[in-house]
Amino acid sequence: MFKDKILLITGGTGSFGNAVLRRFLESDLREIRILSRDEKKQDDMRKKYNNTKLKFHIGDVRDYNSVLNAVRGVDFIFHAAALKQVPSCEFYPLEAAKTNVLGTENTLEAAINCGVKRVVCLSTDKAVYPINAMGISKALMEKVVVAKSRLSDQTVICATRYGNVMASRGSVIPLFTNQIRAGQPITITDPEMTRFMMTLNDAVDLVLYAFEHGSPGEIFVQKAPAATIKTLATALTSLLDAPDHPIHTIGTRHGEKLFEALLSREEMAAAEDLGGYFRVPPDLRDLNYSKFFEEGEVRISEAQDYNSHNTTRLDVEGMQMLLKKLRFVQATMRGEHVEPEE
Ligand SMILES: O=c1ccn([C@@H]2O[C@H](COP(=O)(O)OP(=O)(O)O[C@H]3O[C@H](CO)[C@H](O)[C@H](O)[C@H]3O)[C@@H](O)[C@H]2O)c(=O)[nH]1
Repeated sequence: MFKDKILLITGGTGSFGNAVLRRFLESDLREIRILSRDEKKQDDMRKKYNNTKLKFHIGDVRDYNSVLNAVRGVDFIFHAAALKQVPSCEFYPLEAAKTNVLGTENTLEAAINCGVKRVVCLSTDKAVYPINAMGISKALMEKVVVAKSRLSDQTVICATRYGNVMASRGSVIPLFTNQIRAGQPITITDPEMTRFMMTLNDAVDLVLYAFEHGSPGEIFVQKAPAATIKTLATALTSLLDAPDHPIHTIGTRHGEKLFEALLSREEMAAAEDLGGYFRVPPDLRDLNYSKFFEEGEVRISEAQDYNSHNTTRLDVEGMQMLLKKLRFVQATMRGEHVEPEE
């Protein structure tokens, strides 16, 4: 499937892009292109991988021509470029819209115009029943994906949604680990808050699954276990030999949910269960008003959303087993200092 093909990763200087490179630099892909505006990170990656298959493009998905230049000749795109920090999007919602919504429109428009074969767009659980600007912009991005997927027979456009990536940069696992190391109390927002738990490898597997099996406009979601933040803190303190480490409850942060949903009720009613994944088909109705305003659907009334409160719940032992799979946690347990998953 990849032989002699060119893959473009937009925003590929982040943890997802690096994880894809680790897996595919030695594959039979002809070229992997990275499009980002971060000159410094690109330079670091150039030195780190030292591989001629890797080509760097400076550009921004907000600027159509810079995307177009990177997309010419490309076979496949993983569209990972995004503003994804909840607080910064809260303060700059229009910046989130420019990158996450208009940037996706530009990427897909360029992909269609250049005859790219397949595009997978990366979204997040925060796009389901969104309450913060990051989630709202990603929800609109998904609408752009579905609308755009109808416009070309040549280019298959689909999406994935995933939850928190464990031990990613700036996330709670490295934070708690640093607090334990520094002898500071662990700051828990709400002990009963739950989050889906996925590894970076799971996220890459999900994108590759969508890449291989996706039809236009479909959204793929991985069935994932969840845990409360209290369970996470307890599992981590005991793995790091600090079972009595003090824990402070600090309260919920702005724009934060008690639990996340990976599929809405309506999506769950339409989703196909593939074992490890759910596949959500696009809504293929046209603007047929009777269906929107006069006819309802009983199956939707009977469905339940898929969320981090009603999915499989990890206990402390289960959480520890998952944590021990992470390179970051393994190194921390050996007393080594490593950067978060990248
Ligand atoms: O000091 C803290 C910080 C976080 N948490 C809790 O830990 C969980 C995970 O928090 P993270 O900050 O790791 O993850 P978020 O769910 O808030 O969102 C993260 O993942 C998102 C992607 O979906 C965005 O990238 C976002 O900016 C990033 O922080 C949440 O329940 C949060 O309340 C604490 O208990 N104490």
